[in-house]
Amino acid sequence: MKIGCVKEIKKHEYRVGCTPASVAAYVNEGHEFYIESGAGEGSGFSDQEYKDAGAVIVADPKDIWATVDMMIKVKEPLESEYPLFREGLILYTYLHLAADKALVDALVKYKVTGVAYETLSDHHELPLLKPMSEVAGKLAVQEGARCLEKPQGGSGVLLGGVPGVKRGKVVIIGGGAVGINAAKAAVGMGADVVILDKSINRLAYLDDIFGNELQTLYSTDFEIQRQCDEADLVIGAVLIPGAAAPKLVKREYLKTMKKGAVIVDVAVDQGGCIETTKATYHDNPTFIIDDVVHYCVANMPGAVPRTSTLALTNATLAYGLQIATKGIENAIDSPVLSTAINTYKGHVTFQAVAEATGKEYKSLNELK
Ligand SMILES: NC(=O)C1=CN([C@@H]2O[C@H](COP(=O)(O)OP(=O)(O)OC[C@H]3O[C@@H](n4cnc5c(N)ncnc54)[C@H](O)[C@@H]3O)[C@@H](O)[C@H]2O)C=CC1
Ligand SMILES: CC(=O)C(=O)O
Ligand SMILES: [Mg+2]
Repeated sequence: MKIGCVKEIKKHEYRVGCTPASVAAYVNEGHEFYIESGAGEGSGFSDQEYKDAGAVIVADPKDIWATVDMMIKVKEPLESEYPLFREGLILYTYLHLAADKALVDALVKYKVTGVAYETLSDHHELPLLKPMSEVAGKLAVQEGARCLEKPQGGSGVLLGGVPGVKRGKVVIIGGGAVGINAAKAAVGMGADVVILDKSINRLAYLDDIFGNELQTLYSTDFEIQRQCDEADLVIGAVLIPGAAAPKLVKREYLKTMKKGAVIVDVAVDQGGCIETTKATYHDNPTFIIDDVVHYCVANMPGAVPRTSTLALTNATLAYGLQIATKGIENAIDSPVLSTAINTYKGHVTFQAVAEATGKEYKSLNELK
């Protein structure tokens, strides 16, 4: 198979879809690999390293889009890339389609096979979302702590406190991969930490892991509002795979929150779980509503690209090799790989995406 990787063009996105080690793995299995010159620079990989691994270095990304059977990326394509789509192209990347109707339309129009990292499900886990959720969970506390600083518009609370002065309170909504990593970072800083989830099994697991260092609470509207009232930092970390995030923090809750409190809505890529969320970028990551600082960057791991690219590609390589080796017709028969296919032959093939975007759903079986 011909496989390609282009430089990410989203603002301040420095990750890359493949490392030299992943290129070498594809080439060793007999595939051809094309990579855009400079694609790995932001993550610390030079063209020479890719060349040594067996890639062909290509100056113009358009030539790669026009040539390859499978394109491997990190973030969703942007509008300027839509005209480069072709019928039958396999696009292996984060897509987050529930929040991006224009991209759904383009993938359907050009009959691109959209293989979304974030919905690939293996043994009840989301192995291609997890590594970036681990990064984003830790970053959520790091960025949230910074937003609490007075010059950033925050209340001026230090999360860990000091002897004789109360610690800050961190409220994490959703105790999955983002939530547990946010909890590790917040507990590590010495904050007072509460985590809410709908899954009682998950709450039990978190309680076993953290013991008395973490307060677990069952997630209800009532409890979320009460916890937000007391919070210095709220972290939105819920997910219903493929679907638009439920709006759990209502606009009116902000009125009774502390002045200068901070909300980091990590779930922004699925539309956000805070009613007042709108996506921001690393160069201007925050805005303030009702004296509450909002941080809503949809590509948080892009800020730490060296760590993130390595963690992401560690996870994507094995499934990417399976797609390349089986071919897409066989991949759709795989119970695991099929969970990632959001669009195929001009149709939306993931139910929650169809529901969120008002599109007709067709099962992969109907399209064989
Ligand atoms: N902004 C960014 O840069 C990044 C965003 N993300 C996003 O973060 C979100 C969370 O991802 P993960 O932690 O990997 O998902 P996950 O599936 O591991 O965890 C989600 C948790 O939310 C819980 N949940 C669902 N409904 C809930 C409710 N009403 N109240 C409380 N908890 C509820 C689930 O039980 C689950 O434990 C996703 O939208 C993901 O795409 C992930 C990485 C980077
Ligand atoms: C998961 C995601 O959206 C990201 O890593 O940017
Ligand atoms: Mg207020």
